[in-house]
Amino acid sequence: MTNPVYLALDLPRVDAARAIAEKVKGHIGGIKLGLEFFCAHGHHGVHELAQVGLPIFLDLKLHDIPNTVAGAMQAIHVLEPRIVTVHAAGGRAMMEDAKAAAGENTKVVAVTMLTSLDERDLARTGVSGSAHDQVLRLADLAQDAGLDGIVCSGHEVGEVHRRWKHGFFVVPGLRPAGSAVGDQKRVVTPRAARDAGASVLVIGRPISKAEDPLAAARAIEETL
Ligand SMILES: O=C(O)c1cc(=O)[nH]c(=O)n1[C@@H]1O[C@H](COP(=O)(O)O)[C@@H](O)[C@H]1O
Repeated sequence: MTNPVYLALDLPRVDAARAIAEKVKGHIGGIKLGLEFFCAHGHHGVHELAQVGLPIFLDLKLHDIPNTVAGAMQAIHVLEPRIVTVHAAGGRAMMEDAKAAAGENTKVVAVTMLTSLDERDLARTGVSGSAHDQVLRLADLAQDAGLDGIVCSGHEVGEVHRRWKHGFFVVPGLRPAGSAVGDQKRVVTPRAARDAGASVLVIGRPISKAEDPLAAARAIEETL
């Protein structure tokens, strides 16, 4: 079985990000590069990290009008990302156009409700109801739009998996037992998320900020 862990490298420097990736590469399945890294280093940074030899997940969380998002998807085509994120809140037409513009081997997944939010935060954005209902609603929209899957927390992935049998489910907000939660609010352990049906486990700081990233990656791998 391929390792489901994608290491989130939310770091400002290419050399530091590459050094950590090289160190742990035998114990992860891919590398996730997000907004911080891409805004700082763009295509050049992605090419550098691709040298590590693992699949690249480009987490850009695109959210704009359909024409603009489709253009952005075309612009990153040459990077051949394995996974790309868009926001489900961008709507059905935006997601359809994003998928149509993506490369054949790129999975396009929709972020539903960020794992850094809880129901009080959701209510403040004007959405009433539970996190669970919000995630299921946006998952249905993403499925209707023809996307490959969604991003959600480990609290919802089990239910989404039951409704969308062949979906591709990315789960961040993961914390090994006892590790610092930080800005995440809806967290579970990597093992719980995998057991509930996650296809990809996104893990950042528990590895990247660990005193010994290799030992941290190994310890997580052993729990899976
Ligand atoms: O799309 C994501 O990957 C994502 C969605 C979400 O709801 N929550 C979330 O934390 N993420 C990303 O997952 C990573 C989590 O990092 P850590 O909290 O350091 O493990 C970050 O790179 C976030 O940008």
